[in-house]
Amino acid sequence: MDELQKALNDKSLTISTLPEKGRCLFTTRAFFPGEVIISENPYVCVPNKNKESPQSKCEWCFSSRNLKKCSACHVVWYCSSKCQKSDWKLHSVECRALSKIDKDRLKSLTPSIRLMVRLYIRRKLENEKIFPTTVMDNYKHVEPLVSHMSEVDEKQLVLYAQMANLVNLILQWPDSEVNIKEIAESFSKLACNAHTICDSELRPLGTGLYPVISIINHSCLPNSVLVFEGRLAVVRAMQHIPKGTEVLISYVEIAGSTITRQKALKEQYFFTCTCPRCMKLGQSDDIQESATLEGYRCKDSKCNGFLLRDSDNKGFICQQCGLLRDKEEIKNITNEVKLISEKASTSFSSGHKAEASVAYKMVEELQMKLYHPFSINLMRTRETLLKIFMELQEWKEALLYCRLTIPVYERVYPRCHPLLGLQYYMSGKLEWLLGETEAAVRSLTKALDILRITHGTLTPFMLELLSKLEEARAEASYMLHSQDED
Ligand SMILES: C[S@@+](CC[C@H](N)C(=O)[O-])C[C@H]1O[C@@H](n2cnc3c(N)ncnc32)[C@H](O)[C@@H]1O
Repeated sequence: MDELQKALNDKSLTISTLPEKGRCLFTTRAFFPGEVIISENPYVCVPNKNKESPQSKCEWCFSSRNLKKCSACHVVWYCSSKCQKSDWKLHSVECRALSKIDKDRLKSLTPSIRLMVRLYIRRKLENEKIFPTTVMDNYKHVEPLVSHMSEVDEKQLVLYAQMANLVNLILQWPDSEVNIKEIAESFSKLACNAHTICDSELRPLGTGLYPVISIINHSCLPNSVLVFEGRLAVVRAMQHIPKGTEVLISYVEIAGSTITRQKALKEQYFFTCTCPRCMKLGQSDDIQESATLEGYRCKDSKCNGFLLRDSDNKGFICQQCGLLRDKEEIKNITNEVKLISEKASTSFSSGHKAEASVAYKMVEELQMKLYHPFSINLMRTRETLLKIFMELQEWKEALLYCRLTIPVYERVYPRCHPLLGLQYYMSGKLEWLLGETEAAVRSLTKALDILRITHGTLTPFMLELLSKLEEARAEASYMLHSQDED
Protein backbone atom coordinates (compact mmCIF):
# COMPACT_ATOMS: atom_id res chain seq x y z
CA MET A 1 0.00 0.00 0.00
CA ASP A 2 1.42 3.42 -0.84
CA GLU A 3 2.16 6.07 1.76
CA LEU A 4 -0.77 8.32 0.82
CA GLN A 5 -3.27 5.47 1.08
CA LYS A 6 -1.83 4.62 4.52
CA ALA A 7 -2.17 8.25 5.64
CA LEU A 8 -5.74 8.33 4.34
CA ASN A 9 -6.54 5.06 6.14
CA ASP A 10 -5.61 6.82 9.39
CA LYS A 11 -8.19 9.49 8.48
CA SER A 12 -10.84 6.79 7.80
CA LEU A 13 -10.67 7.42 4.05
CA THR A 14 -9.68 5.32 1.07
CA ILE A 15 -9.06 5.94 -2.63
CA SER A 16 -10.99 3.79 -5.11
CA THR A 17 -11.19 3.95 -8.88
CA LEU A 18 -14.44 3.82 -10.82
CA PRO A 19 -14.39 3.45 -14.62
CA GLU A 20 -16.81 6.36 -15.18
CA LYS A 21 -15.17 8.76 -12.71
CA GLY A 22 -11.52 7.83 -12.26
CA ARG A 23 -10.20 8.13 -8.71
CA CYS A 24 -12.75 8.67 -5.92
CA LEU A 25 -12.45 9.23 -2.18
CA PHE A 26 -14.56 6.94 0.04
CA THR A 27 -15.19 6.93 3.80
CA THR A 28 -14.26 3.87 5.87
CA ARG A 29 -16.37 5.02 8.84
CA ALA A 30 -19.37 7.28 9.35
CA PHE A 31 -18.80 11.06 9.55
CA PHE A 32 -21.18 13.34 11.42
CA PRO A 33 -22.43 16.71 10.06
CA GLY A 34 -19.75 19.36 10.53
CA GLU A 35 -16.93 16.85 11.04
CA VAL A 36 -13.69 17.58 9.16
CA ILE A 37 -13.14 14.81 6.61
CA ILE A 38 -9.79 16.05 5.33
CA SER A 39 -7.73 19.22 5.36
CA GLU A 40 -4.73 20.11 3.24
CA ASN A 41 -2.25 22.92 2.75
CA PRO A 42 -1.77 24.11 -0.83
CA TYR A 43 1.00 22.50 -2.84
CA VAL A 44 1.21 25.92 -4.52
CA CYS A 45 -1.10 28.93 -4.46
CA VAL A 46 -1.28 32.56 -5.60
CA PRO A 47 -3.53 35.49 -4.72
CA ASN A 48 -5.99 36.65 -7.38
CA LYS A 49 -5.67 40.01 -9.01
CA ASN A 50 -8.29 40.93 -11.55
CA LYS A 51 -11.06 43.46 -12.25
CA GLU A 52 -13.32 42.00 -9.54
CA SER A 53 -10.50 41.76 -7.03
CA PRO A 54 -7.98 44.48 -7.90
CA GLN A 55 -6.51 44.79 -4.40
CA SER A 56 -3.05 43.36 -3.80
CA LYS A 57 -2.87 40.55 -1.25
CA CYS A 58 -0.23 38.92 0.89
CA GLU A 59 1.35 36.05 -1.00
CA TRP A 60 1.21 33.79 2.07
CA CYS A 61 -1.97 34.59 4.02
CA PHE A 62 -3.99 36.64 1.44
CA SER A 63 -4.46 39.56 3.84
CA SER A 64 -4.92 42.98 2.20
CA ARG A 65 -3.60 44.92 5.19
CA ASN A 66 -0.12 46.37 5.95
CA LEU A 67 1.28 45.17 2.64
CA LYS A 68 4.86 45.74 1.55
CA LYS A 69 6.17 44.92 -1.91
CA CYS A 70 9.12 42.57 -2.27
CA SER A 71 11.93 45.08 -2.84
CA ALA A 72 13.72 42.86 -5.34
CA CYS A 73 11.06 41.70 -7.82
CA HIS A 74 8.40 44.40 -7.14
CA VAL A 75 5.70 41.84 -7.98
CA VAL A 76 4.89 40.00 -4.77
CA TRP A 77 3.45 41.50 -1.57
CA TYR A 78 3.68 40.41 2.09
CA CYS A 79 1.81 41.65 5.16
CA SER A 80 4.56 40.70 7.63
CA SER A 81 8.09 39.36 7.81
CA LYS A 82 6.58 36.14 9.20
CA CYS A 83 4.62 35.59 5.97
CA GLN A 84 7.64 36.59 3.87
CA LYS A 85 9.85 34.08 5.71
CA SER A 86 7.27 31.30 5.32
CA ASP A 87 7.25 31.86 1.56
CA TRP A 88 10.95 32.53 1.16
CA LYS A 89 12.21 29.10 0.00
CA LEU A 90 9.91 29.26 -3.00
CA HIS A 91 9.90 32.99 -3.60
CA SER A 92 13.69 33.37 -3.46
CA VAL A 93 13.91 31.35 -6.71
CA GLU A 94 10.78 32.96 -8.17
CA CYS A 95 12.09 36.42 -7.21
CA ARG A 96 15.31 35.96 -9.19
CA ALA A 97 13.31 34.88 -12.24
CA LEU A 98 10.75 37.70 -11.96
CA SER A 99 13.43 40.36 -11.44
CA LYS A 100 14.88 39.56 -14.85
CA ILE A 101 11.74 40.01 -16.95
CA ASP A 102 11.04 43.31 -18.67
CA LYS A 103 8.15 45.64 -17.81
CA ASP A 104 6.07 44.76 -20.88
CA ARG A 105 6.21 41.07 -20.13
CA LEU A 106 5.31 41.75 -16.49
CA LYS A 107 1.89 42.86 -17.75
CA SER A 108 1.21 39.28 -18.97
CA LEU A 109 2.04 37.86 -15.58
CA THR A 110 -1.46 36.58 -14.69
CA PRO A 111 -2.15 34.57 -11.51
CA SER A 112 -2.35 31.38 -13.67
CA ILE A 113 1.13 32.00 -15.07
CA ARG A 114 2.49 32.66 -11.60
CA LEU A 115 0.83 29.51 -10.24
CA MET A 116 2.54 27.46 -12.94
CA VAL A 117 5.92 29.12 -12.34
CA ARG A 118 5.55 28.28 -8.66
CA LEU A 119 4.55 24.69 -9.42
CA TYR A 120 7.72 24.08 -11.45
CA ILE A 121 9.94 25.85 -8.92
CA ARG A 122 8.50 23.73 -6.14
CA ARG A 123 9.08 20.54 -8.12
CA LYS A 124 12.70 21.54 -8.80
CA LEU A 125 13.32 22.41 -5.14
CA GLU A 126 11.81 19.09 -4.13
CA ASN A 127 14.07 17.21 -6.55
CA GLU A 128 17.07 19.09 -5.17
CA LYS A 129 15.93 18.20 -1.63
CA ILE A 130 15.78 21.92 -0.73
CA PHE A 131 12.05 21.70 -0.19
CA PRO A 132 11.15 18.79 2.11
CA THR A 133 8.37 16.44 1.05
CA THR A 134 5.76 14.92 3.35
CA VAL A 135 3.18 12.20 2.77
CA MET A 136 0.61 14.80 1.64
CA ASP A 137 2.97 17.44 0.20
CA ASN A 138 4.69 15.78 -2.68
CA TYR A 139 4.89 16.34 -6.45
CA LYS A 140 4.06 12.62 -6.72
CA HIS A 141 0.40 13.58 -6.13
CA VAL A 142 0.40 16.21 -8.88
CA GLU A 143 1.42 13.65 -11.53
CA PRO A 144 -1.80 11.58 -11.54
CA LEU A 145 -4.14 14.62 -11.72
CA VAL A 146 -6.45 14.44 -14.74
CA SER A 147 -5.71 16.88 -17.58
CA HIS A 148 -8.30 15.88 -20.24
CA MET A 149 -5.69 17.09 -22.72
CA SER A 150 -7.16 15.03 -25.59
CA GLU A 151 -10.56 16.73 -25.11
CA VAL A 152 -9.32 20.33 -24.95
CA ASP A 153 -10.28 22.29 -28.08
CA GLU A 154 -7.75 23.68 -30.56
CA LYS A 155 -8.16 27.33 -29.48
CA GLN A 156 -7.56 26.48 -25.84
CA LEU A 157 -4.53 24.34 -26.75
CA VAL A 158 -2.99 27.32 -28.56
CA LEU A 159 -3.59 29.47 -25.50
CA TYR A 160 -2.01 26.86 -23.21
CA ALA A 161 1.01 26.66 -25.55
CA GLN A 162 1.42 30.48 -25.44
CA MET A 163 1.14 30.47 -21.66
CA ALA A 164 3.65 27.60 -21.45
CA ASN A 165 6.08 29.63 -23.58
CA LEU A 166 5.80 32.53 -21.18
CA VAL A 167 6.44 30.25 -18.19
CA ASN A 168 9.48 28.90 -20.00
CA LEU A 169 10.75 32.43 -20.68
CA ILE A 170 10.34 33.37 -17.03
CA LEU A 171 12.06 30.26 -15.68
CA GLN A 172 14.91 30.30 -18.25
CA TRP A 173 15.84 26.73 -17.35
CA PRO A 174 17.65 24.32 -19.68
CA ASP A 175 15.49 22.11 -21.93
CA SER A 176 16.35 19.09 -19.80
CA GLU A 177 14.38 20.64 -16.92
CA VAL A 178 11.25 21.93 -18.63
CA ASN A 179 9.26 20.98 -21.64
CA ILE A 180 6.69 23.30 -23.24
CA LYS A 181 4.30 20.44 -24.01
CA GLU A 182 4.42 19.26 -20.42
CA ILE A 183 3.78 22.79 -19.11
CA ALA A 184 0.80 23.14 -21.49
CA GLU A 185 -0.60 19.89 -20.12
CA SER A 186 -0.06 21.15 -16.58
CA PHE A 187 -2.23 24.20 -17.45
CA SER A 188 -4.95 21.80 -18.47
CA LYS A 189 -4.49 19.97 -15.15
CA LEU A 190 -4.85 23.21 -13.21
CA ALA A 191 -8.08 24.01 -15.08
CA CYS A 192 -9.71 20.76 -13.82
CA ASN A 193 -8.05 20.49 -10.43
CA ALA A 194 -7.13 23.86 -8.91
CA HIS A 195 -9.53 25.39 -6.40
CA THR A 196 -10.53 29.01 -5.81
CA ILE A 197 -9.42 29.95 -2.30
CA CYS A 198 -12.15 31.99 -0.58
CA ASP A 199 -12.50 33.83 2.71
CA SER A 200 -15.12 32.79 5.28
CA GLU A 201 -17.76 34.79 3.40
CA LEU A 202 -16.88 32.90 0.21
CA ARG A 203 -15.29 35.91 -1.48
CA PRO A 204 -12.50 34.72 -3.80
CA LEU A 205 -8.94 35.46 -2.66
CA GLY A 206 -6.74 33.28 -4.79
CA THR A 207 -6.16 29.97 -6.50
CA GLY A 208 -4.47 26.92 -5.04
CA LEU A 209 -3.58 23.38 -5.98
CA TYR A 210 -4.52 20.82 -3.32
CA PRO A 211 -3.60 17.49 -5.00
CA VAL A 212 -5.15 15.18 -2.37
CA ILE A 213 -8.41 17.11 -2.05
CA SER A 214 -8.44 17.09 -5.88
CA ILE A 215 -9.25 13.37 -5.70
CA ILE A 216 -12.76 14.32 -4.51
CA ASN A 217 -15.37 14.12 -7.27
CA HIS A 218 -18.38 16.33 -7.95
CA SER A 219 -22.09 16.02 -7.22
CA CYS A 220 -24.87 18.62 -7.67
CA LEU A 221 -26.24 17.11 -4.44
CA PRO A 222 -22.99 17.05 -2.46
CA ASN A 223 -22.58 15.46 0.98
CA SER A 224 -19.54 17.63 1.80
CA VAL A 225 -18.34 21.19 1.46
CA LEU A 226 -14.93 22.70 0.81
CA VAL A 227 -14.10 25.85 2.79
CA PHE A 228 -10.83 27.60 3.53
CA GLU A 229 -9.25 28.67 6.81
CA GLY A 230 -6.64 31.07 5.44
CA ARG A 231 -4.73 28.94 2.92
CA LEU A 232 -5.75 25.64 4.53
CA ALA A 233 -8.46 23.80 2.56
CA VAL A 234 -10.96 22.02 4.81
CA VAL A 235 -13.59 19.52 3.64
CA ARG A 236 -16.47 19.06 6.09
CA ALA A 237 -19.40 16.67 6.06
CA MET A 238 -22.61 18.64 5.36
CA GLN A 239 -24.76 15.73 6.52
CA HIS A 240 -24.37 12.33 8.15
CA ILE A 241 -22.11 10.34 5.79
CA PRO A 242 -22.32 6.58 6.32
CA LYS A 243 -19.27 4.28 6.15
CA GLY A 244 -18.40 3.26 2.58
CA THR A 245 -19.84 6.42 0.95
CA GLU A 246 -18.12 8.50 -1.70
CA VAL A 247 -17.12 11.98 -0.46
CA LEU A 248 -18.60 14.49 -2.94
CA ILE A 249 -18.31 18.26 -3.19
CA SER A 250 -19.79 20.65 -5.72
CA TYR A 251 -17.42 22.07 -8.37
CA VAL A 252 -19.89 24.57 -9.83
CA GLU A 253 -22.65 26.93 -8.73
CA ILE A 254 -25.54 24.57 -8.02
CA ALA A 255 -28.19 27.29 -8.22
CA GLY A 256 -29.23 26.62 -11.78
CA SER A 257 -31.14 24.26 -14.02
CA THR A 258 -29.77 20.81 -14.78
CA ILE A 259 -28.85 21.94 -18.30
CA THR A 260 -26.93 24.96 -16.99
CA ARG A 261 -25.04 22.88 -14.39
CA GLN A 262 -24.22 20.16 -16.89
CA LYS A 263 -22.98 22.70 -19.44
CA ALA A 264 -20.62 24.26 -16.86
CA LEU A 265 -19.31 20.81 -15.81
CA LYS A 266 -18.78 19.67 -19.37
CA GLU A 267 -16.99 22.88 -20.40
CA GLN A 268 -14.51 22.94 -17.55
CA TYR A 269 -14.33 19.34 -16.29
CA PHE A 270 -15.26 17.26 -19.35
CA PHE A 271 -17.85 14.95 -17.80
CA THR A 272 -21.59 14.49 -17.71
CA CYS A 273 -22.84 14.45 -14.16
CA THR A 274 -25.02 11.50 -13.16
CA CYS A 275 -25.91 12.65 -9.65
CA PRO A 276 -29.53 12.10 -8.51
CA ARG A 277 -30.43 15.69 -9.53
CA CYS A 278 -28.95 15.31 -13.02
CA MET A 279 -30.59 11.93 -13.52
CA LYS A 280 -33.92 13.77 -13.46
CA LEU A 281 -33.05 15.69 -16.65
CA GLY A 282 -36.09 15.85 -18.91
CA GLN A 283 -38.49 14.53 -16.27
CA SER A 284 -41.53 16.70 -15.55
CA ASP A 285 -40.29 18.07 -12.19
CA ASP A 286 -36.90 18.90 -13.75
CA ILE A 287 -38.62 20.74 -16.63
CA GLN A 288 -40.74 22.66 -14.12
CA GLU A 289 -37.69 23.55 -12.01
CA SER A 290 -35.72 24.81 -15.07
CA ALA A 291 -38.68 26.87 -16.28
CA THR A 292 -39.08 28.36 -12.81
CA LEU A 293 -35.40 29.18 -12.26
CA GLU A 294 -34.50 30.30 -15.76
CA GLY A 295 -37.80 30.85 -17.58
CA TYR A 296 -40.44 33.59 -17.91
CA ARG A 297 -43.32 34.58 -15.67
CA CYS A 298 -47.03 34.43 -16.49
CA LYS A 299 -48.64 37.41 -18.22
CA ASP A 300 -51.06 37.53 -15.31
CA SER A 301 -49.00 39.09 -12.52
CA LYS A 302 -51.10 37.26 -9.89
CA CYS A 303 -50.35 33.84 -11.38
CA ASN A 304 -47.16 32.03 -10.29
CA GLY A 305 -47.30 29.34 -12.96
CA PHE A 306 -44.26 28.38 -15.00
CA LEU A 307 -44.11 28.81 -18.77
CA LEU A 308 -43.15 26.40 -21.54
CA ARG A 309 -42.65 27.12 -25.24
CA ASP A 310 -45.91 26.55 -27.19
CA SER A 311 -46.02 24.07 -30.06
CA ASP A 312 -46.60 26.83 -32.72
CA ASN A 313 -43.50 28.69 -31.51
CA LYS A 314 -45.55 31.88 -31.01
CA GLY A 315 -44.38 32.27 -27.46
CA PHE A 316 -44.69 30.63 -24.07
CA ILE A 317 -47.75 29.13 -22.38
CA CYS A 318 -48.41 29.31 -18.66
CA GLN A 319 -48.77 25.73 -17.41
CA GLN A 320 -51.12 26.90 -14.64
CA CYS A 321 -53.63 29.25 -16.30
CA GLY A 322 -52.97 28.60 -20.01
CA LEU A 323 -52.24 32.25 -20.96
CA LEU A 324 -49.88 32.76 -23.91
CA ARG A 325 -46.95 35.17 -23.62
CA ASP A 326 -45.94 36.55 -26.97
CA LYS A 327 -42.29 35.99 -27.90
CA GLU A 328 -41.95 39.50 -29.41
CA GLU A 329 -42.97 41.09 -26.12
CA ILE A 330 -40.42 38.90 -24.30
CA LYS A 331 -37.73 39.84 -26.82
CA ASN A 332 -38.39 43.57 -26.36
CA ILE A 333 -38.13 43.43 -22.56
CA THR A 334 -35.02 41.21 -22.81
CA ASN A 335 -33.33 43.80 -25.05
CA GLU A 336 -34.27 46.61 -22.69
CA VAL A 337 -32.86 44.63 -19.72
CA LYS A 338 -29.62 44.04 -21.62
CA LEU A 339 -29.21 47.70 -22.46
CA ILE A 340 -29.86 49.02 -18.94
CA SER A 341 -27.78 46.21 -17.36
CA GLU A 342 -24.77 47.30 -19.41
CA LYS A 343 -25.21 50.90 -18.23
CA ALA A 344 -25.70 49.77 -14.64
CA SER A 345 -22.61 47.59 -14.72
CA THR A 346 -20.48 50.43 -16.18
CA SER A 347 -21.69 52.83 -13.47
CA PHE A 348 -20.94 50.25 -10.75
CA SER A 349 -17.46 49.38 -11.99
CA SER A 350 -16.55 53.05 -12.37
CA GLY A 351 -17.55 53.69 -8.77
CA HIS A 352 -20.79 55.61 -9.40
CA LYS A 353 -22.73 53.52 -6.91
CA ALA A 354 -25.80 55.73 -6.46
CA GLU A 355 -26.23 55.92 -10.23
CA ALA A 356 -25.73 52.15 -10.46
CA SER A 357 -28.39 51.52 -7.79
CA VAL A 358 -30.95 53.48 -9.83
CA ALA A 359 -30.09 51.59 -13.02
CA TYR A 360 -30.12 48.18 -11.31
CA LYS A 361 -33.52 49.00 -9.79
CA MET A 362 -34.79 49.61 -13.32
CA VAL A 363 -33.34 46.26 -14.36
CA GLU A 364 -35.05 44.62 -11.36
CA GLU A 365 -38.40 46.16 -12.29
CA LEU A 366 -38.15 44.90 -15.87
CA GLN A 367 -36.97 41.45 -14.75
CA MET A 368 -39.95 41.23 -12.39
CA LYS A 369 -42.14 41.63 -15.49
CA LEU A 370 -40.08 39.15 -17.45
CA TYR A 371 -39.05 36.33 -15.14
CA HIS A 372 -40.65 33.99 -12.65
CA PRO A 373 -40.39 35.28 -9.02
CA PHE A 374 -37.91 32.45 -8.30
CA SER A 375 -35.73 33.43 -11.25
CA ILE A 376 -31.96 33.14 -10.82
CA ASN A 377 -31.43 36.23 -13.03
CA LEU A 378 -33.69 38.31 -10.83
CA MET A 379 -31.92 36.93 -7.74
CA ARG A 380 -28.52 37.96 -9.19
CA THR A 381 -29.76 41.52 -9.80
CA ARG A 382 -31.01 41.67 -6.22
CA GLU A 383 -27.65 40.36 -4.95
CA THR A 384 -25.96 43.20 -6.85
CA LEU A 385 -28.39 45.72 -5.36
CA LEU A 386 -27.66 44.29 -1.89
CA LYS A 387 -23.93 44.73 -2.51
CA ILE A 388 -24.38 48.31 -3.75
CA PHE A 389 -26.59 49.33 -0.80
CA MET A 390 -24.12 47.75 1.64
CA GLU A 391 -21.34 49.81 0.06
CA LEU A 392 -23.54 52.91 0.21
CA GLN A 393 -24.32 52.03 3.86
CA GLU A 394 -28.03 52.26 3.13
CA TRP A 395 -28.91 49.49 5.56
CA LYS A 396 -32.71 49.53 5.13
CA GLU A 397 -32.49 49.04 1.37
CA ALA A 398 -29.77 46.44 1.87
CA LEU A 399 -31.98 44.46 4.25
CA LEU A 400 -34.88 44.66 1.82
CA TYR A 401 -32.79 43.09 -0.96
CA CYS A 402 -31.20 40.56 1.36
CA ARG A 403 -34.67 39.39 2.41
CA LEU A 404 -35.82 39.21 -1.22
CA THR A 405 -33.00 36.81 -2.08
CA ILE A 406 -33.56 34.41 0.83
CA PRO A 407 -36.65 32.52 -0.52
CA VAL A 408 -34.74 31.83 -3.75
CA TYR A 409 -31.66 30.69 -1.80
CA GLU A 410 -33.89 28.39 0.28
CA ARG A 411 -35.20 26.88 -2.92
CA VAL A 412 -31.95 26.47 -4.88
CA TYR A 413 -29.48 25.47 -2.17
CA PRO A 414 -29.54 22.42 0.11
CA ARG A 415 -30.74 23.08 3.68
CA CYS A 416 -27.15 23.23 4.93
CA HIS A 417 -25.42 25.21 2.19
CA PRO A 418 -22.84 27.86 3.26
CA LEU A 419 -24.31 30.51 0.92
CA LEU A 420 -27.72 30.13 2.59
CA GLY A 421 -26.06 30.37 6.03
CA LEU A 422 -24.18 33.50 4.96
CA GLN A 423 -27.34 35.13 3.63
CA TYR A 424 -29.10 34.53 6.98
CA TYR A 425 -26.02 35.97 8.67
CA MET A 426 -26.15 39.11 6.51
CA SER A 427 -29.86 39.48 7.22
CA GLY A 428 -29.24 39.04 10.98
CA LYS A 429 -26.48 41.65 11.02
CA LEU A 430 -28.64 44.18 9.17
CA GLU A 431 -31.67 43.50 11.38
CA TRP A 432 -29.49 43.97 14.47
CA LEU A 433 -28.13 47.23 13.09
CA LEU A 434 -31.66 48.49 12.36
CA GLY A 435 -32.94 47.58 15.82
CA GLU A 436 -35.08 44.62 14.68
CA THR A 437 -33.74 42.55 17.55
CA GLU A 438 -36.13 39.60 17.50
CA ALA A 439 -35.76 39.15 13.74
CA ALA A 440 -31.98 39.38 14.21
CA VAL A 441 -32.06 36.58 16.80
CA ARG A 442 -34.07 34.40 14.39
CA SER A 443 -31.77 35.05 11.42
CA LEU A 444 -28.53 34.70 13.39
CA THR A 445 -29.78 31.41 14.89
CA LYS A 446 -30.54 30.07 11.41
CA ALA A 447 -27.08 31.25 10.24
CA LEU A 448 -25.40 29.53 13.19
CA ASP A 449 -27.26 26.26 12.59
CA ILE A 450 -25.81 26.07 9.08
CA LEU A 451 -22.40 27.71 9.44
CA ARG A 452 -21.40 25.68 12.53
CA ILE A 453 -21.56 22.68 10.18
CA THR A 454 -19.95 24.17 7.08
CA HIS A 455 -17.39 26.43 8.83
CA GLY A 456 -16.78 24.60 12.15
CA THR A 457 -17.10 26.41 15.46
CA LEU A 458 -13.67 27.62 16.43
CA THR A 459 -12.62 30.08 13.73
CA PRO A 460 -12.61 33.85 14.49
CA PHE A 461 -15.42 34.23 11.93
CA MET A 462 -17.65 31.80 13.84
CA LEU A 463 -16.69 33.23 17.25
CA GLU A 464 -17.83 36.64 15.95
CA LEU A 465 -21.16 35.17 14.81
CA LEU A 466 -21.63 33.51 18.21
CA SER A 467 -20.90 36.72 20.07
CA LYS A 468 -23.32 38.70 17.84
CA LEU A 469 -26.04 36.14 18.52
CA GLU A 470 -25.43 36.23 22.28
CA GLU A 471 -25.61 40.04 22.23
CA ALA A 472 -28.86 39.99 20.23
CA ARG A 473 -30.37 37.32 22.53
CA ALA A 474 -29.41 39.33 25.64
CA GLU A 475 -31.01 42.47 24.20
CA ALA A 476 -34.16 40.57 23.15
CA SER A 477 -34.56 39.12 26.63
CA TYR A 478 -33.88 42.56 28.23
CA MET A 479 -36.59 44.08 26.01
CA LEU A 480 -39.02 41.32 26.98
CA HIS A 481 -38.39 41.92 30.69
CA SER A 482 -38.79 45.70 30.29
CA GLN A 483 -42.15 45.13 28.56
CA ASP A 484 -43.25 42.81 31.41
CA GLU A 485 -42.34 45.45 33.99
CA ASP A 486 -44.33 48.13 32.11
C1 LIG B 1 -10.68 17.20 -9.54
S1 LIG B 1 -10.72 15.76 -10.53
C2 LIG B 1 -11.42 14.57 -9.47
C3 LIG B 1 -10.60 13.32 -9.34
C4 LIG B 1 -10.53 12.48 -10.57
N1 LIG B 1 -11.64 11.55 -10.57
C5 LIG B 1 -9.21 11.73 -10.70
O1 LIG B 1 -9.22 10.59 -11.13
O2 LIG B 1 -8.17 12.33 -10.40
C6 LIG B 1 -11.98 16.21 -11.64
C7 LIG B 1 -12.24 15.20 -12.70
O3 LIG B 1 -12.83 14.04 -12.14
C8 LIG B 1 -13.86 13.54 -12.96
N2 LIG B 1 -15.13 13.67 -12.24
C9 LIG B 1 -15.39 14.42 -11.15
N3 LIG B 1 -16.65 14.26 -10.72
C10 LIG B 1 -17.22 13.40 -11.57
C11 LIG B 1 -18.53 12.85 -11.66
N4 LIG B 1 -19.48 13.16 -10.81
N5 LIG B 1 -18.77 11.98 -12.69
C12 LIG B 1 -17.82 11.66 -13.59
N6 LIG B 1 -16.55 12.16 -13.54
C13 LIG B 1 -16.26 13.01 -12.55
C14 LIG B 1 -13.84 14.38 -14.23
O4 LIG B 1 -13.00 13.76 -15.14
C15 LIG B 1 -13.23 15.66 -13.74
O5 LIG B 1 -12.61 16.40 -14.76
